[in-house]
Amino acid sequence: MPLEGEYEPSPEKWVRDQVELFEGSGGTEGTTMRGMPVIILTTLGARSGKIRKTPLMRVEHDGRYAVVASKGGAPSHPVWYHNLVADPRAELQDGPVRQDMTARELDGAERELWWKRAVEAYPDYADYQAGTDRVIPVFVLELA
Ligand SMILES: C[C@H](OP(=O)(O)OC[C@@H](O)[C@@H](O)[C@@H](O)Cn1c2nc(=O)[nH]c(=O)c-2cc2ccc(O)cc21)C(=O)N[C@@H](CCC(=O)N[C@@H](CCC(=O)O)C(=O)O)C(=O)O
Repeated sequence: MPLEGEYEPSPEKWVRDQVELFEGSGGTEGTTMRGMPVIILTTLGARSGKIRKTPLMRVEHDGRYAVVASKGGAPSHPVWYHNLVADPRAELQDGPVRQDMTARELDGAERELWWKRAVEAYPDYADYQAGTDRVIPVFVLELA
């Protein structure tokens, strides 16, 4: 069941522009960053209840996805992390395909497995983690 609410674009122009290009092209443009694949994660704002859309690096394995709350290695989690913690329902758009998903934050061995897959997909994640004491959260997204 798709999430319902009023869409509130990101305050970051480069982010909302990528969402606009990605969705406006039906998932055929704006689907990469520096040549590496990107997905769009839709969450519900934990306070506003608004629809939030967040481009993230694509981490996929056997039809399952992970999303990494790296925020470039910043000392604090991205705000969308708190949205997923408050309400794990999400939508994931990978190219033209949009799926309703449920997010589950990982820890222990399962997180290590998906962290390895994430770094394979986007090596900069390793540098982000090396640069912060914050443990960068990883969620697996499973079909709702
Ligand atoms: C700027 C801020 O964004 P954020 O949710 O902190 O997310 C920061 C970034 O992670 C986000 O911009 C990502 O899209 C950046 N980003 C990646 N960010 C990552 O963390 N990981 C990635 O792999 C990643 C890849 C990526 C690829 C392309 C691209 O264009 C951007 C990419 C934001 O949108 N703030 C809003 C609020 C958003 C929000 O959800 N508010 C909640 C409140 C939640 C609360 O306060 O508890 C609500 O509406 O209720 C605002 O200030 O108005």
